[in-house]
Amino acid sequence: MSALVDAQHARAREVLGSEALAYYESGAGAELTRREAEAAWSHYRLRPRVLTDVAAVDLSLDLLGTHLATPLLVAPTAYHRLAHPDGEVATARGAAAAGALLTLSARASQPLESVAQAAAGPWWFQVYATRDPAVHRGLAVRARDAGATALVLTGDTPFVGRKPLSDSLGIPGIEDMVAVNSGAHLRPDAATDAADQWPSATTDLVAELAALTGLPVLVKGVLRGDEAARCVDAGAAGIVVSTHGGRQLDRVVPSAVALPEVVAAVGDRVPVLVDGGLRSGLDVLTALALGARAVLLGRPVLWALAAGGAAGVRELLDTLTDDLAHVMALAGAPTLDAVTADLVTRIERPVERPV
Ligand SMILES: Cc1cc2nc3c(=O)[nH]c(=O)nc-3n(C[C@H](O)[C@H](O)[C@H](O)COP(=O)(O)O)c2cc1C
Ligand SMILES: O=C(O)C(=O)c1ccccc1
Repeated sequence: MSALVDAQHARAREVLGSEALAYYESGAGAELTRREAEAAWSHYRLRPRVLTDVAAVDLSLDLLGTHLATPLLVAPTAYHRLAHPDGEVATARGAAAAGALLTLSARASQPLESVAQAAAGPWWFQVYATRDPAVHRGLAVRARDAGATALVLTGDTPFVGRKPLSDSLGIPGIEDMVAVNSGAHLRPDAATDAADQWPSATTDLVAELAALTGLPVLVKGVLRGDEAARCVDAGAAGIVVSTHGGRQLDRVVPSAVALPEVVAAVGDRVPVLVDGGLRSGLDVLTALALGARAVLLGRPVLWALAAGGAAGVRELLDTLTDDLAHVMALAGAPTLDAVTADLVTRIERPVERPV
């Protein structure tokens, strides 16, 4: 874990209320998937090149028509006003200052148009299928009109996963945040709420959202090659390999294990992105070498936001980008195109307690 991520995490633990902290940290079930995510990246080892000109490392890339200065993206996470009073607006400012793309959650705690105004850089909008299709369609069109350049349809959340460590907590202030974009209301009969998750959604929604908005639609939460191919056949313009931070189905394969299979299945057709447990430049380098075109950061951004608002988010993204450039140079890869699969190998038995 990068020292800055550690420090921001420690600061977040100090400043966040215990309920908000538990909500951010928690995973589904026994939290096996949440706990396994980080270590899974360290089961790979690097195979560096020598005597390669790495004086200038270039981290820029084109992703679905958008030019980006760094392959680090902000993952969609709900309710940023639990972390900081300036909420998603601060996250958007911090991401833009670092040249990083923001993915705004469908469950954002501020109106998407306000966040769009603050977002001086590129941003995407994450969509949940809702029981009343007018809700997700309306959000997708509003996001397109406000400047989002792609939609990310989350495919792993027909129902919200049960999180024993946070489900029973009342989170102070959350009532003010839930309805902001969707018009949803916290009601005892939430199962019938128009803006609640719609468990009957299928891959048909991919083409429908693309036709409605004219935007590329990525599918997030894919952990199998054949499922990625099914999404791409249905019109997906990109795939996000993700376990949802271990918050949906517990005991799913770690993103680090699923990524090579998904890249093998669809990597020549669409960009494959990944998130889950990425905490350092080395983790990101490993993900890129395994075929990810870009990576997303979830909890580290929430910790950075809690620790330091927009400046904290900027510092996180700048520091990890700089970290990535450093380890790319030492691995002999001066561009993202040079970060290829031969740079990593998987080891079956990592030394358990290196001395
Ligand atoms: C508090 C929290 C809220 C989240 N909310 C959303 C969400 O609204 N939509 C979504 O697609 N994913 C959501 N996610 C999942 C993230 O997009 C991402 O997949 C995950 O956090 C990545 O793992 P990491 O936290 O280890 O970086 C959420 C994750 C957390 C921790
Ligand atoms: O907490 C989450 O992980 C998440 O994705 C979510 C789903 C519905 C409402 C709020 C957050």
